[in-house]
Amino acid sequence: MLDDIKEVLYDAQQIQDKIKELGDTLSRDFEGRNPLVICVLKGAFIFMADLVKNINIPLEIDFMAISSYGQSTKSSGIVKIIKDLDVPVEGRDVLIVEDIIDSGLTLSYLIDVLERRNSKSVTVVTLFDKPTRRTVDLEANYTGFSLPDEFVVGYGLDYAEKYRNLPFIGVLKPEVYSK
Ligand SMILES: O=P(O)(O)OC[C@H]1O[C@H](OP(=O)(O)OP(=O)(O)O)[C@H](O)[C@@H]1O
Ligand code: HPA
Ligand SMILES: [Mg+2]
Repeated sequence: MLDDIKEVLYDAQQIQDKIKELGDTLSRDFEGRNPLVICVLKGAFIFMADLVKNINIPLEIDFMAISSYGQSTKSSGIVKIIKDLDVPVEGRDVLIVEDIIDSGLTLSYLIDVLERRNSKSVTVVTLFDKPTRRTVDLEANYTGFSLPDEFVVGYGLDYAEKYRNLPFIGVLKPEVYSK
């Protein structure tokens, strides 16, 4: 598995340090609001677990599974809800937890869904961002790291469902997905 990685961009310790910073900021900004923290499955599962351990105010969690990439390194453009939330978002301060924003299609779809369900506010925290890849104009409220325009894997992110368990974020060798 490690042989398929061209370069490590951020190692496990650098990621944990950043998540501690994000957790401190979110703890301050959501004080007294009992946010509903939504993990966008599957990619955000590791970030979600590490992030909520670093937020020290009352909150609730829920999960939504959304997919647009399938077995490809390019978004299909068709965003599908595979699993919906268990609780209503009406009147809630919602915090969406994403692993990465690339084209922005997944997030713009999700924000639209949550706003139509009359959430009180929708805030986005993403660990990784590829700002140069946007096809829809949108920014996260909180971002961990900006990445170059390369397909990355690890720390929850996959290529064809593999590599999610790598503890770092790295660039996949192009020959892995072009063969
Ligand atoms: O900004 P975008 O171009 O929409 O890309 C970002 C989304 O793509 C990935 O999910 P994917 O559809 O691969 O599902 P997964 O989380 O199950 O891997 C990633 O986890 C984000 O949710
Ligand atoms: O670079 C990426 N890697 C894995 N999944 C992704 N989904 C959007 N961009 C990426
Ligand atoms: Mg994926």
